[in-house]
Amino acid sequence: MSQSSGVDPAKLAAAQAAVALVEDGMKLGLGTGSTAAVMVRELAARVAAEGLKLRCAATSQATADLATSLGLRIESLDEIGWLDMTIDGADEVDPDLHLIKGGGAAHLREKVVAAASDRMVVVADPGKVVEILGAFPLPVEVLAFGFETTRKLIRRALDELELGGHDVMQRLRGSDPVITDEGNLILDLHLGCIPDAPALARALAAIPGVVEHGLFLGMCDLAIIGRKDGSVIQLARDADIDADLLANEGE
Ligand SMILES: O=C(CO)[C@H](O)[C@H](O)COP(=O)(O)O
Repeated sequence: MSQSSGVDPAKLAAAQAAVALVEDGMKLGLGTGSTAAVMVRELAARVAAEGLKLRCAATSQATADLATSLGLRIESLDEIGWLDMTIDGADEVDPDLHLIKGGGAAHLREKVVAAASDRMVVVADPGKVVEILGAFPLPVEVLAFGFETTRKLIRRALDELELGGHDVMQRLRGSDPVITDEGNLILDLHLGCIPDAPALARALAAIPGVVEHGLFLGMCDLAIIGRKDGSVIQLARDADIDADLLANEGE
């Protein structure tokens, strides 16, 4: 049975539109986060109702646990090999469908899974649509080994890109460090605005202690933006973004 009461209607609308793209026999990547969780529930409801035969890989342990609890069988990415489509959430989506991801500390596995997919579909609400990336702190997964050295190297890279002076904060849950599914730590880069995302992505990727950053550039093929009234807007790469969406429709 489909979810309804208590579920954010914008997330539900986006999730339902994304799940409508799923076809019998598909190999799917399942994203992480609250919107992706709504999608997983919708997917499980469709599988139960229609008996779809799917093969699914999860982008986090949390998603694997949720999917399994709903009766979906999760396999490893390597068992499946290549995916037809990954459906995931995002923290920010810009007009070129470049993304910031990693608010749930899962962007490493999310990027590996999206990169192994023919198509990446993002499900989000209008609050995620931005003109320029960076208001959401950029998550960077780093090794615990040499953590402070890596933080210094990140600060140096930011200085070189004229993004210096911003907070580079370790993500904590309470007073404990957040540890990712891969056993690493997270630094959140509070940049406010990222004028040149490809340059920042290159600079971060060149730092040895950086495992993966949350900039997803040129990976998303379709963003499905749900609205509170249950309607959706589908944004394909290179399509214009509605000015109303950028104003977040007062949401
Ligand atoms: O990147 C992610 C997890 O690492 C999530 O997809 C992102 O944080 C969006 O989550 P939500 O749908 O809860 O806002």
